[in-house]
Amino acid sequence: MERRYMPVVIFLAAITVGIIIMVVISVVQNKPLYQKYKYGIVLDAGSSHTSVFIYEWPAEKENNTGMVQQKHTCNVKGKGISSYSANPQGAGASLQECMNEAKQKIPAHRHPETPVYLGATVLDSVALSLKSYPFSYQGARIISGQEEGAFGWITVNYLSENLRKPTGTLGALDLGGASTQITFVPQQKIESSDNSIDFRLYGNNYHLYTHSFLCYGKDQALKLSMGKKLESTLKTDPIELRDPCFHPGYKVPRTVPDVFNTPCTKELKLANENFLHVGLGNWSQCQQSIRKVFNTSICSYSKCSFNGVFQPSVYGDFGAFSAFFFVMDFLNLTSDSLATTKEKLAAYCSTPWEKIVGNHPKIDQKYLSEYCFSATYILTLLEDGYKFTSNNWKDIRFIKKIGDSDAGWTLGYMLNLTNMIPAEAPDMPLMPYGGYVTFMFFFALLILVLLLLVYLYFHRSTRTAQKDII
Ligand SMILES: Nc1ncnc2c1ncn2[C@@H]1O[C@H](COP(=O)(O)OP(=O)(O)O)[C@@H](O)[C@H]1O
Ligand SMILES: [Ca+2]
Repeated sequence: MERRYMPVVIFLAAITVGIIIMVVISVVQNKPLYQKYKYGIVLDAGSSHTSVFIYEWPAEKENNTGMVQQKHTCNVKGKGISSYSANPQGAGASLQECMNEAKQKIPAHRHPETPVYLGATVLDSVALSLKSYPFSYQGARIISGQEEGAFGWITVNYLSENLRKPTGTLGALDLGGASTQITFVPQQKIESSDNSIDFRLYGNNYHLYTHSFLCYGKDQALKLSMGKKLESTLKTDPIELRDPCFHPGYKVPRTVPDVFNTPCTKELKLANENFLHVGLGNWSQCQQSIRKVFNTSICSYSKCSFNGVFQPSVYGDFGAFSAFFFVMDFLNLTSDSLATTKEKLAAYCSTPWEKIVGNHPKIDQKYLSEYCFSATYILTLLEDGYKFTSNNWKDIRFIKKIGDSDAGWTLGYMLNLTNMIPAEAPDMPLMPYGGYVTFMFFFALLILVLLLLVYLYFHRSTRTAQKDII
């Protein structure tokens, strides 16, 4: 090749090298920092259990939706710290095993900056105990039923990454032992201010309906229902409480205080305190008896759920979690139509108790004996209480987790307290890192091809010129 073209070639080579260096630097420069993680701990002191949830998230992405995930959960042995009111010291000690697990799961250098939140019922001794761990204890709060409902809604929508969109959110249905919550974005106007809560998240406004029914968790509802039966039968039949919500052949001695030892039922004084709880296994009579704990005759609004509480028509898809899931999943009723659910439940409830025990030898008989009641209660709460119908029954998804994280109020609670859900949408990078690398690679390749074409053009025109001369 002509010496006179050498400068061009050197120039092209220099540009090529320059471009490659530029691409490599910009790719390396924008590589996300290695995944530094941050952690948070939330204790859910429920009415029947206490759970410790450990959450983790990539440090530099904490403001993006969907990034916080549940890393570990630990159920405190026994009935949970709410049951230690008589022995507060025991409550703190009962957390030891789970809190030590948390120390193992979270890298030691992160301990001092890891917040610990305690939600729901609280005992001072628990606060003392939590302060003794190397984490950053952020205090305990009794969260209101409204907050419990709203944080459950935030959790399921954060995990489903719905909070980036102004519409298409999931309603939240939480069933505990003591209380139950319903939270969703309604189509109609919210007529009572107590039931309205507003959020501005990622630049979207959400106007939520929420209500928490204390005493309508499944354990308290059982006491309400048995209390009503006792009032009407024990005066005439002081020995036996014949209960259609329990299996035929089920026969357990109980005492009247067993049923009335709760603020949810008014005291009932009977001469005879002992009675036999006898199962009949009649599903339709069971449903009739459960309907009696819902008062649907009073309503001073355009529409109500029950007990005079305003509720707009349910709308959209719902995630039903906690005991909604435990019960319906155990009975394999999570994906049936309403009609089929009722048929299956009628058959299950009429199954003799010894057959039920034989089929589930490992299940705690306290839980096992109550599934017929609990499932019938769930059906009555959703259909007669919240007014779900056979048409929108399929819109209810019974869920335990979304991804690796449990559906429940604790994640929403932590996200709120750590301000990890910004009111305005954080700036998103033009493209994800992977797309950026691909773009830079093809950009460099294009430049190289262009340079090659220029070189070949010069080379060819040189050859043509030489031929003309010859
Ligand atoms: N594996 C299970 N099977 C059946 N019921 C369960 C299971 N685990 C928990 N539950 C029940 O689910 C409910 C959980 O409620 P919890 O969150 O402790 O109460 P609350 O939310 O009212 O404080 C309780 O009624 C408990 O008995
Ligand atoms: Ca709960």
